[in-house]
Amino acid sequence: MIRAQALTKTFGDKTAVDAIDFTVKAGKVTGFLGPNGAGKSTTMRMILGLEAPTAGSVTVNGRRHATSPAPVRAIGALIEAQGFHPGRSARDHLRWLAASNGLPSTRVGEVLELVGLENVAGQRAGRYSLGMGQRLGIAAALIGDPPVVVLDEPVNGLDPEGIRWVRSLARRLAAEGRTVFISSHLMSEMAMTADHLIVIGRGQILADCSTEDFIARHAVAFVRVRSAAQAEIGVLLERAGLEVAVADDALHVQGADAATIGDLVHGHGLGLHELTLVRSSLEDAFMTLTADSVEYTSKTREPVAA
Ligand SMILES: Nc1ncnc2c1ncn2[C@@H]1O[C@H](COP(=O)(O)OP(=O)(O)OP(=O)(O)O)[C@@H](O)[C@H]1O
Repeated sequence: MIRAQALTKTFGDKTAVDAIDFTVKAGKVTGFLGPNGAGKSTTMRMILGLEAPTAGSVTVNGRRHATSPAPVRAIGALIEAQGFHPGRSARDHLRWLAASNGLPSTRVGEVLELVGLENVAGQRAGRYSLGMGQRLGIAAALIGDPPVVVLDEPVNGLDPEGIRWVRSLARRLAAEGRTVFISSHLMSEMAMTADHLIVIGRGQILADCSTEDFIARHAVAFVRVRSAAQAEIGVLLERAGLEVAVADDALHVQGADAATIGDLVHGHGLGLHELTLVRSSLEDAFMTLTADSVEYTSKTREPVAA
């Protein structure tokens, strides 16, 4: 488990991470989401002991990672792509990593197979595509069979098959009881991968809840109404106290469900061409949440649900 308490990092007068508290639990995939510059990488670097907090603390299974006696066995990390020598083959890179961490060389074959690089393991890593480089980075992260896995933007540069692979790998690692913490700016991808979401904006936690709760709380729903008598229906629905907007040649109505709207329109003898409940995606929810954080920085802290 990863626990941050009042974790803070400033660079000069810039506060990159602003006294955040969160817990990343074992047995789940936790997505770490935020727009560019929100503080995700800085937080992950502090988890890994690559950056010292200005104040507060972050521990991994009860200890600061910098003090861990066997780092690769404690946490597997993918922090930046291409963290290997371009002239070295993937197999040699992993062999070196295993040897320097006192791990059996059998782990090399195991992780190569796990990431699907067995057939190209003898090639120089410098020739790898971005996606292959990401796979090698993930192989390196998993070589110590760590209980905690921290992946910073692991799907960057991956094709759809690669993205699906990372998703199923993350879920499998969590199902094995590991703590899996993944940063991403791809909301829809995280919705399919993560059980839990921590959303950060301007160094502050904006949401910390299950993916399900996040969608329920933040994704807006409205009813799309189309009719030959659109303008008339718009006036009618507004008079009934509903919120009506015109978009995509239709009315977007909030404040009542489709059945209520249908009955109301029918009651006035008007015909309908379409009556559809539309739910916004997680992507929209994220945009709404982080846009608010930009506009009202001091007021947007969400109640934190465990
Ligand atoms: N070494 C540094 N020196 C000065 N400022 C920094 C440093 N590292 C990060 N920052 C600043 O801290 C803030 C948070 O950066 P961070 O890289 O953690 O964000 P992020 O959420 O990972 O964004 P991205 O997705 O763009 O990487 C940014 O404003 C960034 O410019």
